[in-house]
Formats: sequence, structure tokens, C-alpha cells
Amino acid sequence: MDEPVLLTGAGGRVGQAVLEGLADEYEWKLLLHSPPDDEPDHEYLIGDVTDEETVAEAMDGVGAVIHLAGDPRPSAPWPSVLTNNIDGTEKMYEAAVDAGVEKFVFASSNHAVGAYETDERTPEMYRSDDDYRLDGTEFPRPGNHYGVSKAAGEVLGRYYHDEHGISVCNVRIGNLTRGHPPIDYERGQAMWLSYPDCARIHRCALEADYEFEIVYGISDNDRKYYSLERAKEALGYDPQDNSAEWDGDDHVADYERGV
Ligand SMILES: NC(=O)C1=CN([C@@H]2O[C@H](COP(=O)(O)OP(=O)(O)OC[C@H]3O[C@@H](n4cnc5c(N)ncnc54)[C@H](O)[C@@H]3O)[C@@H](O)[C@H]2O)C=CC1
Ligand SMILES: O=C1O[C@H](COP(=O)(O)O)[C@@H](O)[C@H](O)[C@H]1O
Repeated sequence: MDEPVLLTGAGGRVGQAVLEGLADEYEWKLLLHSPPDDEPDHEYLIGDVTDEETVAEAMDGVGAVIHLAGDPRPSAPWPSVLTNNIDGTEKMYEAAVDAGVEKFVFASSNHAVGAYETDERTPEMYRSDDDYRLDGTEFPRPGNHYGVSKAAGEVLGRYYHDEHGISVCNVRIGNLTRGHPPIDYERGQAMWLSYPDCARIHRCALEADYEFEIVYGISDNDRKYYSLERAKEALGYDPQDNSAEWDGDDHVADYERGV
């Protein structure tokens, strides 16, 4: 990627994971929602993804976009996801095709398919000896308004790809936590995405050639109910972490003591 990459939501958790891993590999243009405490190491602008002028300025001259900005709360109320997630994503796509951007990577979510986790399937599906898998070809099945907004973002990508030819990669991100997987949370361990693997999958999404993709963004956990096959095949994703390596309190305690 020779041209700059626009990163929205750059001040958030996923944005930090991406920048920690890939800061030196690309020329970045960051979109921040509010002024940063410390001066960023990269070009940046401040604004809202629902503001057309901001978004047009942000898109100018970039080759690819990683669109993370939005309300990430599974409990987010409809007015917030309608504005920040759905309208914001539509504005981003519109500006991207206007500016001739080639590639759009969208932060979708496990919550776009959360309702597959039925009472009959859980908690067994969170365990390593269970072979139930979602692979990205299934119909979205959200369990909350936030998940609806992420499914809508994926469908917006389908439309902008089909009508305007922009390459689209929807990454259904699992549960990103720094350092170690969530503790005492089987579901979170099954969909853990480590910070380094988060950077890896976004690097792959920037580098690979594709038309329209839906992939799962998790580490290579022994426990899993999301298939990694499509991310490996279409993007060349090669995750290096596994929540099973953290089984047992000792590892987590060691990590937290800095051992
Ligand atoms: N952290 C996780 O485990 C997961 C995150 N995601 C998605 O990844 C993306 C990033 O999530 P996180 O980094 O965890 O959230 P975060 O809350 O840490 O970061 C989101 C950033 O977007 C900015 N933002 C929100 N609304 C905006 C708007 N209207 N205009 C401009 N900026 C806006 C916020 O100020 C914040 O800096 C979100 O779209 C979220 O839905 C998806 C699945 C899992
Ligand atoms: O999409 C998201 O998913 C993760 C994991 O979901 P959770 O229901 O297990 O918390 C969540 O932590 C994150 O905030 C959200 O954006």
C-alpha cells in the first residue's frame, strides 16, 4: 500500500492495537473524535464520521480505509448506533467511493451473529471439544441493536462493492483484550483476539486482493465457534495466539506481575 491509510476510531482499543503493530509499516492518517492528550506520531484530523466535510477531507489522497469509529457497546441504544454506526458508515463509504479509495476494511462484530448462541448450543459451543462453527457465509443474526448496526455496516459494504467496485473486507472482531484473554469468561476466551493478532489481521486486510469478504477476527484459540478458514484463505491471516495458552491462573498472575 503506497498511499496513506485512513484509520477512524484511531484513539480506541482496536485502533491502538492496529497502531501498536503496524505504525511503521504504513503512512497513516488518523481520524480522532476529540483532541488527543499527546501529539500523535502520525498525520491526524479531528471530527465525526457523520460529518460529510470531515469525512471528505479525511478521505482525500488515501488508498485504503480501516473504519473502526462507532459506538462499540453491545448495550448501545438505537439512536446511538443509528447515528454513529449506520449513518457514520454510510457517510464513510460514500466519501470513499467519491475519492476513489480502493479498499475498505470494516470493523464488524461477533454481535452481528450473536443470536446463533442459542440456549441449546451454549455453553457447549464455547468449548474446545465442540465442533459447531460459523464461517461467515451464514445470514447475520444479531442479538441486540448494536449487532443490527454491524450487520447493516456489512450490507452497506455489499452495496458499495457491487455498485461502485470498492474492495470490502468485513472483519467480525471477537473480543479484543490486551495481554491475556478474558478470565472466567468461556465465550470471551473462544472469541479472544490478542492485540498482535488484531494487527496481523488488519495488515492482511490491507495487503490481500479480494472483492467482498466477511471473515472472523479471532486468535487461533482451541476453543472456537468461528472458523478461521476464510480469513486464512482470502487474506492469508496466520494468527499466533491462543487463549488456551493462558489456561490456569498462574499464567495470568505471572503476566499481571510482569514476570
Ligand atoms: N473491542 C472489541 O473487542 C471489538 C470492537 N469492535 C468494533 O471495533 C470498533 C472499535 O472498537 P473499540 O476500539 O473497542 O471501541 P473504542 O470505544 O475504544 O473506540 C472507538 C472510537 O471511535 C470513536 N468514535 C465513536 N463514534 C464516533 C463518531 N461518530 N465519529 C468519529 N469517531 C467516533 C470513539 O471516540 C473512539 O475513539 C468499533 O466499531 C467496534 O464496534 C467489534 C468487535 C469487538
Ligand atoms: O463487538 C464487541 O464485542 C466485544 C465482545 O462482546 P462481549 O459481549 O463478550 O463483551 C465487546 O467487548 C466489545 O465492546 C464490542 O464492541
